[in-house]
Amino acid sequence: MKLTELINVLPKWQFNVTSNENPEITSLKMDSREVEEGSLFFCVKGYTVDGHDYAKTAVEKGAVALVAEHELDVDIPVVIVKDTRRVMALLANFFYGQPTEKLKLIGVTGTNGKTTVTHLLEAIFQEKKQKTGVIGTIETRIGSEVYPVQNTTPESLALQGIFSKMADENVEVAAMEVSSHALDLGRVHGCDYDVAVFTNLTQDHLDYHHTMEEYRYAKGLLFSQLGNRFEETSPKYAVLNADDASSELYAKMTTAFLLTYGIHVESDIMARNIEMTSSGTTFELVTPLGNKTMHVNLIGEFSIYNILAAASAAFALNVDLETIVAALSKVKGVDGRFEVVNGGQDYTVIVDYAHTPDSLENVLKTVKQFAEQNIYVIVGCGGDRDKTKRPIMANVAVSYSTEAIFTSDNPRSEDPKEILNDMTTELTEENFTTIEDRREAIQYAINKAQAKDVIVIAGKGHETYQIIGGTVNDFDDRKVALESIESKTKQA
Ligand SMILES: CC(=O)N[C@H]1[C@@H](OP(=O)(O)OP(=O)(O)OC[C@H]2O[C@@H](n3ccc(=O)[nH]c3=O)[C@H](O)[C@@H]2O)O[C@H](CO)[C@@H](O)[C@@H]1O[C@H](C)C(=O)N[C@@H](C)C(=O)N[C@H](CCC(=O)O)C(=O)O
Ligand SMILES: Nc1ncnc2c1ncn2[C@@H]1O[C@H](COP(=O)(O)OP(=O)(O)OP(=O)(O)O)[C@@H](O)[C@H]1O
Ligand SMILES: N[C@H](CCC[C@H](N)C(=O)O)C(=O)O
Ligand SMILES: [Mg+2]
Repeated sequence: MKLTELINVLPKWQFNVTSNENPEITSLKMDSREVEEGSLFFCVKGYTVDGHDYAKTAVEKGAVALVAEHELDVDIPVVIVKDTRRVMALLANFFYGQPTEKLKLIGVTGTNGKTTVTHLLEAIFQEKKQKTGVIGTIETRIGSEVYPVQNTTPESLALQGIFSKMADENVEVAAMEVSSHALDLGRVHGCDYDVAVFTNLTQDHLDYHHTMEEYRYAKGLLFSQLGNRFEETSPKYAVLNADDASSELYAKMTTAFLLTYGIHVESDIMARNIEMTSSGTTFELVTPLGNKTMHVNLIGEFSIYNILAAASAAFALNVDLETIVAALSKVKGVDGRFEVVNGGQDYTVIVDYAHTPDSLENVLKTVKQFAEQNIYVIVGCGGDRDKTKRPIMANVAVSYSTEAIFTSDNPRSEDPKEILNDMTTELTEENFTTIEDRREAIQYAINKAQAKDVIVIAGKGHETYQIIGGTVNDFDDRKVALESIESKTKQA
């Protein structure tokens, strides 16, 4: 594609080009290390470095044009714009042939439950024998092919590349997690969503968004970008959790049709007569088109919200109730979410991805509901992330457990001792132990556990690494737990 063909997608007054040359653009890049002959390189001002400083390197590596926020001393055309990230997302969408218009796209946002809901949606559409795509925290999936991810919601260039691959491979429905960072940084500009789902909003990421108001607003951008409900061929739907107060704002921020779900507040789609055991939940799924009693293998009220969110999004896309119920009834669970580690022991070990105060509380509440003996929770807080959630998470941990074992999550660039200090200094309860080394913390709890006790290892779920300083070490809570269980059994 020629440079002019690409940039003429933008209104004329939104850019200036420093030369009349019109090179052929064969790829779009935002990282100089990935630039190749024929690339258009986007100079992005980051949080760590300024991409404009890599313009010369990009040229040396074969870039034929640049998009930048100011003039640069180079011999190739520079397209000068106000906001490189925003322009990058719009141009990526055009360069890749507007791929999201070729498939049904469901965006899921909210503090907790995004990964779970996208995986439930995948199960529903696979039950319908449709080819699916999933983009999120654990990985990207196109049909049965799996691709690694760096961010929950990739940067626009990567994202539109994935959608283009999905469209080429005839994916009919894609479900993606849309993080508040992605919305704020314009990673999803240009995506044509058919359905936007809101799970819930509780405290997280205040390091980035500073206040809950800003965080709430960022999530709302998904609903305002959803498009118009009067588009007759493909109406748009905002699926909102009626039990979460933030839904009121999102209802105002969209012109799409609203579909609400909930357990407590009267809503379009509801779960009634919920009966939970330690292994599953039975309830009546109430919809405007009829009701159906269903059983799922998931437990905890939070899981029922995730089921309702997925069922509602599928319902909006005209999936019949039988298919929704059949698919959701078969789901065993999602990798690293309330995952039971079974080494034949007589106590229960659960690995869960709870890394926010609300998710930790939900999981521990659910465990407490069924626990017959002691509850041990092993938890830490990520470094270079919201510091204000640390004491709150620690407080939740001691409140719902017999003993909390505070340890390291991914300390990243922070001193693990300081993180533990932030978690524990204000604690008034004394039922906790601090063991910085995560493996030792897990071993400690497993060695202590007696018959019928429950151990919850929270925060890292599916993660197979631990980031300490700049080093990424192999670490998988499930493997470490299993090793400790087996070694305890051998010693007995
Ligand atoms: C705060 C944030 O979102 N940071 C993202 C951002 O990093 P950054 O601003 O530090 O980038 P930078 O290193 O300063 O680089 C600036 C520019 O220079 C370029 N560069 C850099 C070096 C070089 O040699 N050459 C070069 O061209 C970079 O490619 C980039 O274009 O741009 C990077 C490249 O796309 C992202 O990977 C990175 O995500 C980091 C890893 C991150 O941790 N993000 C988190 C906060 C995040 O986005 N989380 C949400 C999910 C959270 C949730 O829901 O719980 C997510 O969607 O993942
Ligand atoms: N609907 C929910 N409400 C509250 N907590 C939940 C909900 N669903 C899941 N959780 C808890 O949050 C954890 C993370 O769930 P999940 O991975 O689905 O969320 P996420 O929104 O994708 O998280 P992330 O922001 O890290 O991508 C789970 O392990 C569980 O502890
Ligand atoms: N998407 C979240 C994941 C946090 C997972 C936790 N294990 C941590 O490292 O803090 C984040 O990047 O904030
Ligand atoms: Mg996720």
